[in-house]
Amino acid sequence: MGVIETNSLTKTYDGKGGISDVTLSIEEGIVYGFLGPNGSGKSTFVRTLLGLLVPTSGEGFILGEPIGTTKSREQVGYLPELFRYPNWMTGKQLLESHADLCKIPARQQNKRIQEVVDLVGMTGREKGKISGFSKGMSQRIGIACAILNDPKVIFLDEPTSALDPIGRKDVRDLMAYLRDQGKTVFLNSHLLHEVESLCNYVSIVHQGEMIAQGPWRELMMTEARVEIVTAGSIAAPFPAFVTSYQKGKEQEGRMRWVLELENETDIPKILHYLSSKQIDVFEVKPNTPHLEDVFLHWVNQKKESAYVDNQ
Ligand SMILES: Nc1ncnc2c1ncn2[C@@H]1O[C@H](COP(=O)(O)OP(=O)(O)OP(=O)(O)O)[C@@H](O)[C@H]1O
Repeated sequence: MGVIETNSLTKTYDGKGGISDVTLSIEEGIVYGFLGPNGSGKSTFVRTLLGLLVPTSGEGFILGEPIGTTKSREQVGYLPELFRYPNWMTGKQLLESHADLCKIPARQQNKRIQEVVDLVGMTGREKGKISGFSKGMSQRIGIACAILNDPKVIFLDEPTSALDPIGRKDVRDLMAYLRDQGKTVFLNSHLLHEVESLCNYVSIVHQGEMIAQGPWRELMMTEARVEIVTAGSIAAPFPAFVTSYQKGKEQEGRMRWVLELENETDIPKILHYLSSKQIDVFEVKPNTPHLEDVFLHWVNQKKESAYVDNQ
């Protein structure tokens, strides 16, 4: 059984919104990406898994325990998307109150708090009042609270939304660290590149429906696009597997091309082809598809398969 398992899990609000019919199984020790635009149902799904919302139908398990039970919650950590902490507290006081809630024995609290404060890059600053924290510092202290009880499963809802690029990288490194410690991280995000660098497995959700799930690389292979800079123009046409190409401006004897391929695995074939024509290549840059393109692709796939099923 996976660390997180759901079977047709559904949570709607009086029949509207929310998320419907999600079946998934997540193995231990990975960062699992739950990817979807705003309003697609990501927070609803996480809150249902945590037992903060009662499912409309279906079932779910965390570490083999039915969702909503104390046992299922004992080993999880959670960073909500919109969190507010009391402004009058210091970061350390906030962590102490969480430590009490997690029943961490008093004599172990200082050591554990120091560990998580160091891990989230807040060393020394935890003594300041929350009212003086920037959004990024609040986000970090929120993550510290989520991992304080050393949970096996950690739910992070848009954890980098308030962070600058350096802060985002720190949080990505932290997620990778937790994964390497054998933890399972469930990451809600609407940012393709955030999920891309960390998650081998993802679900894509759209308008309250799971439209695709599987290995990241397979789901992103909606269409491969590659930018190539060659020496001069190319006399012969590209081979047939290049479905379309655009020629850029020639600059200092070099030409930039944008090629569309059916599959990423065609990139080496293009390089073989250019080398066989003795054309020098200066740059090869695979283009990551835009999130909107990926969603559109899978929404259309889903519609097509529904049409085939109905025939
Ligand atoms: N308490 C609620 N009552 C009624 N509808 C709700 C409630 N919470 C969420 N919804 C609706 O359910 C849908 C999914 O919302 P949800 O917040 O789960 O999506 P999300 O993907 O997490 O979006 P975001 O990233 O913007 O938070 C939306 O249409 C939203 O309006």
